[in-house]
Amino acid sequence: MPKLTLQDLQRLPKTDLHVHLDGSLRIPTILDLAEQQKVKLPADTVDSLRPFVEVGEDCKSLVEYLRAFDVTLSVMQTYESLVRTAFELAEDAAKENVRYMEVRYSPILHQQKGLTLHAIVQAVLEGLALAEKQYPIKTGVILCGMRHISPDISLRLADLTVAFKNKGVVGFDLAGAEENFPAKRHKDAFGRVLQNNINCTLHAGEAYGPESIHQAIHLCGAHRIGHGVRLIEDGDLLNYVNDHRIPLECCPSSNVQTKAVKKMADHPIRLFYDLGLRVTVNTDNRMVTNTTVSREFQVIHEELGFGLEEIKEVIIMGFKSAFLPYALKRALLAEVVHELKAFKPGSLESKKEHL
Ligand SMILES: O=c1[nH]cnc2c1ncn2[C@@H]1O[C@H](CO)[C@@H](O)[C@H]1O
Ligand SMILES: [Zn+2]
Repeated sequence: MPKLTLQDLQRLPKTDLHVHLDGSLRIPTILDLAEQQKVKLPADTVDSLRPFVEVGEDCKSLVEYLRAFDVTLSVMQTYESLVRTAFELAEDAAKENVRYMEVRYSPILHQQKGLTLHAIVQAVLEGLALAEKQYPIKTGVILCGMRHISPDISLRLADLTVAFKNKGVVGFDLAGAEENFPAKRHKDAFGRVLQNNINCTLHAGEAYGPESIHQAIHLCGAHRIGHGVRLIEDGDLLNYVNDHRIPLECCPSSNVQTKAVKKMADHPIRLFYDLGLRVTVNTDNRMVTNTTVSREFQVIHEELGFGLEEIKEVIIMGFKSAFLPYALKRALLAEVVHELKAFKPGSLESKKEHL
């Protein structure tokens, strides 16, 4: 199998369908925002702050992984900070040729200084729109209910999703600690979203077994599944997910860090792909996991043996899985398929030499 470089993977057009705004900041921006807002951080230089906001391989669980968000959320309570972090995330993604990105976050976590839920959504949409003007990237927003927060709040967030339908918000999610916090508690929120003809995805099968994926699909109506690694434990449900073409938002490095899988070689994305499931590759949290979409493709290339043609197919499945209206999706897909056909690995430098 010819070896692809990180530069090759950066040049490919890509999606990121599963990326949390509050886990995907630039570390210098956290320091800057903290200084402006007089917020006290656990450390005050990039290097000393890093261990608090990047988890690394020795992280033991999802719950430990989620601690990094206390730091990021402390500086994401103002309108301006939300505009800026959304803009920077889209800018960073665009620079590695992510063409379509769905950014998720939970507005309820950004109200510590009294912002309204509407303003919290507006700010992120404003930041993303600014980036769309400057870069060839298209974006959408997914609002997250949180498993450990009350179902009433999820319902309010579902209403917020409805209010911003066709205005930039494209879906609803359920995030946070999975074990002991079943999705079925939040089924009214999903009912509200579904009855308004809005897409939903749920984090499931990451820190709990396939029962959690079963609930997400059959009780909450999930159109996609976040992670879903533990689908491997239930062949019957796996066949259902495959037959219904329910996309899995795989985030390989994050899954090793939260111990959803023990090591990369064990990641089921290889088996899922071989069985024909619709798999997509995503970052989850660019900063907390210290990754990019290109880097995630490099990992599955080097450690799970995905070759160029397979990577192209996974990229296409990413575009196919987008929460976009069908006509727009078809147009974007046609453009990308054309580019993928013409794509040749090899750095731009070596190409120039051959001219
Ligand atoms: O991999 C994950 N699994 C579950 N929840 C997560 C993950 N990454 C981030 N969050 C949670 O989602 C919230 C909204 O963005 C974050 O604040 C974090 O608590
Ligand atoms: Zn996630």
